Amino acid sequence: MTDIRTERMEKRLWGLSVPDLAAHPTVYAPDLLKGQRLLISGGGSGMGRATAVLAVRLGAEVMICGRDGEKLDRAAEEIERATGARILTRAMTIRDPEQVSAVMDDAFDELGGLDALVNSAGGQFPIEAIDLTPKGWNAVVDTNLNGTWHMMQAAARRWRDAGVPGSIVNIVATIDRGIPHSAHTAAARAGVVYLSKSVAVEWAPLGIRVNALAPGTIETEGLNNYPPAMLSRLGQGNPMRRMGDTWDIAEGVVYLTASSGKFVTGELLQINGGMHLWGTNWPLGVPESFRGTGG
Ligand SMILES: CCCCCCCCC/C=C/C(=O)SCCNC(=O)CCNC(=O)[C@H](O)C(C)(C)COP(=O)(O)OP(=O)(O)OC[C@H]1O[C@@H](n2cnc3c(N)ncnc32)[C@H](O)[C@@H]1OP(=O)(O)O
Ligand SMILES: NC(=O)C1=CN([C@@H]2O[C@H](COP(=O)(O)OP(=O)(O)OC[C@H]3O[C@@H](n4cnc5c(N)ncnc54)[C@H](OP(=O)(O)O)[C@@H]3O)[C@@H](O)[C@H]2O)C=CC1
Repeated sequence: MTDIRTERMEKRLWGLSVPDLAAHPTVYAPDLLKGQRLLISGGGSGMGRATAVLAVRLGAEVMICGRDGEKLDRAAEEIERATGARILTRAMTIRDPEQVSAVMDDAFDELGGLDALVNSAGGQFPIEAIDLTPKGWNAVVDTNLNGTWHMMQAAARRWRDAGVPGSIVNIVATIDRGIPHSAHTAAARAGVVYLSKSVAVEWAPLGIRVNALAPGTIETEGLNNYPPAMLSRLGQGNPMRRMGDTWDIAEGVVYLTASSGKFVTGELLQINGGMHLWGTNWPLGVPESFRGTGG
């Protein structure tokens, strides 16, 4: 690890800043998303914010939502300063269907319609499954499964009622071999993946595409929710033995929402350095029984 990387880690500064994102090279043509309107949950930080920056750079109009209004406004200001584009913000929780309905009405009204919904809001805490309380379990399932579903259905109903097509991308996690020390989120994300596949079929006649994207370990501010002791292991949990960045995810989201994805629905795009094949983060540390086994 380089000294700069170590220093940033010690300061708990993770991932690409908005100016980094605004200057990052992209494989996409500048006007790819011209005229497209996107709502991005969890857009105040991490992968959601990176997607917002890429989308505005490609000509889209964007609204971001999340619980912390100040964080959203800060992201919007930084994005305007770095790209010149103004984006809309809404503070809300995806766990409350009424707040979801309100943000969706605002997005359709203020953006003049919606072309894509990106669900990047979510999270969990590391815990041994045996210690989970009903409240902790419910909080994670309510956020990641129920909250994502409220957003999906609210968008789809409006697209159906208006007789227009739409696209949904749900950011989940790498679940193929389970997520030890995060069983609650593995269960919720697996739910979102199969929910997405189910409605991809039901909603295809409505012109609505639904895909999921599984990030591996990605360098974002979200990592600050984890104990410092585990952070040095991050990046070792996949065969490429490094973390990904938020641009990897933002470009994946755009692939799925733009015309490049027009024949893709019900898919799970894995952007994880091969983590679905090998590797585990063990966020609470490698248990004694598994030490030295290479997992
Ligand atoms: C992809 C995975 C890779 C796992 C491997 C990880 C490698 C790093 C990869 C990074 C992955 C990321 O997702 S990075 C992004 C991470 N970002 C986040 O997680 C931020 C969002 N998360 C959250 O807001 C919270 O974790 C979440 C529980 C979902 C919502 O919290 P709230 O406070 O709103 O929830 P409430 O309904 O009030 O319930 C709180 C209850 O949850 C439980 N609880 C909350 N925090 C707890 C904790 N640290 N330890 C025990 N229990 C806890 C307690 O029972 C709390 O009750 P009381 O005891 O009564 O209070
Ligand atoms: N970084 C990683 O390595 C991985 C991340 N993931 C998942 O990818 C997604 C994006 O994560 P990442 O960008 O890294 O982390 P961040 O913590 O930066 O992003 C998560 C966003 O979700 C928002 N959010 C959380 N709960 C709610 C809620 N109830 N209602 C509305 N917004 C909410 C947060 O904003 P606010 O606090 O303002 O509400 C935050 O902006 C998350 O679901 C995360 O769990 C999955 C695998 C690995």
